[in-house]
Amino acid sequence: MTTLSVSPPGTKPYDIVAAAEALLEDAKRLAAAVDHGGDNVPLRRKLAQTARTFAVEASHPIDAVKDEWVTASDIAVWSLLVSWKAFDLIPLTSPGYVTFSDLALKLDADESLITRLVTHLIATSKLSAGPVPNSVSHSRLSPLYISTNPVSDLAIIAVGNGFKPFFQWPAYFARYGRHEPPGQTHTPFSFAWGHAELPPWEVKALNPEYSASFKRAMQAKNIFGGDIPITGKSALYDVSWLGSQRTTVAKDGRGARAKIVDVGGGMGHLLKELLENVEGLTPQECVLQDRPDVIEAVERLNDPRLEGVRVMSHDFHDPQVVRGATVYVLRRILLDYSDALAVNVLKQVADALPEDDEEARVLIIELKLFEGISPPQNTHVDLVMFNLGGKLRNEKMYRDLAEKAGLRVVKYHDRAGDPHCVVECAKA
Ligand SMILES: C[S@@+](CC[C@H](N)C(=O)[O-])C[C@H]1O[C@@H](n2cnc3c(N)ncnc32)[C@H](O)[C@@H]1O
Repeated sequence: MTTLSVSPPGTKPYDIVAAAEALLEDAKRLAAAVDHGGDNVPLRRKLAQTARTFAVEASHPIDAVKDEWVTASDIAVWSLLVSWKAFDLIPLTSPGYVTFSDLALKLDADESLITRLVTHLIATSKLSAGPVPNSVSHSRLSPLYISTNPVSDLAIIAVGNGFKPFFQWPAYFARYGRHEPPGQTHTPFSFAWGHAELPPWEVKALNPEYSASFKRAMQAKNIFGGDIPITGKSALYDVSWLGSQRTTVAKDGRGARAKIVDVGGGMGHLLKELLENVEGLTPQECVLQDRPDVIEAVERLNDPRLEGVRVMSHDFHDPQVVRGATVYVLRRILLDYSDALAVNVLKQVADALPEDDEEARVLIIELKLFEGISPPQNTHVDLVMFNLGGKLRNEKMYRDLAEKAGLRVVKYHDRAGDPHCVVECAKA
């Protein structure tokens, strides 16, 4: 085995030749898949991850550290050009390029400035050199930064929720001490955006363009990440059992008792999935709750797939108004909040669970914090959530929250490699 560097005591040395051979093997498999007109996305991801580790291990340490400085300027340039919609100005079809001077003209910017910015992105392969001198074409990646591509909104949010606060961390901690934000205000996000006294969504509301990007990014996330399913084989926890539950009349005598309340349910994606897939579940037994502006948007949209669902404004920090439902769902809610606030949100649904139904559940459906050595993408999301005053959590952290809220964890559902978890809770 050939190792290029001294490994810390107790760790396995990195075998650079074995890694290169594995890389070559995988590269051949990928090339074969592409040659046959196909693709293999998991293999691409594995290959890229191996290559990233390989690049760090093969680098001289100082070069590995310096490479990150290049990433910083790369982000600075593409985020600026996305905000100027500059990627929209590079033709995708004939002639397939734009000269630096034309681009500068269209952007009302100095040609010398545009040359410096674009040249950097060509150097980092984000853009390609055009066919004539001083021109630029799209690369394999850059169409994703065009404003009509939902990935560009995700990129804007990655900067606004992530990098902008990250670079303010020293000032933030100097001001507030070395603590996690305990509440919804005075978060690194609000601090970096100049309104420390406001919660993140109010800061977003003050920045309508960013807010619109955020909404589109959330929709894109659903498309790319796929909604976290709660029915069928791919679900970590299948809620379909609700369909065979007996329909009962609500205590106030008005209509059917709710079988499921989707708390902070957004545009109703989860309930639509349920109503499409769960035989025996009727819209009248489903409740969708969210903030007034979201509920207004749901009502305006008038989606026939939600017809009959009880749709209501409700603040999930306040006592739950729909009492005695069989299931309360909190999907992608708690990650936005500190422990104290998350416990309070949980308490509201815990208190509303029926006393006389052993099967009644609170379901927390979330991205999880991986145990042990996590993929860096996972710890990255956790740090972005830190900026917003929230966090990712692992099993132990959820058990602590549930206990404090008067709930008992019936089962923590997860599986290797799945980024999500479902915490199935009942009244303690
Ligand atoms: C990340 S989205 C998740 C939406 C949905 N649960 C899903 O999984 O698709 C968070 C949702 O919580 C809603 N929300 C935020 N604060 C709220 C509050 N105080 N009361 C009720 N809903 C709230 C937001 O409007 C948004 O729809």
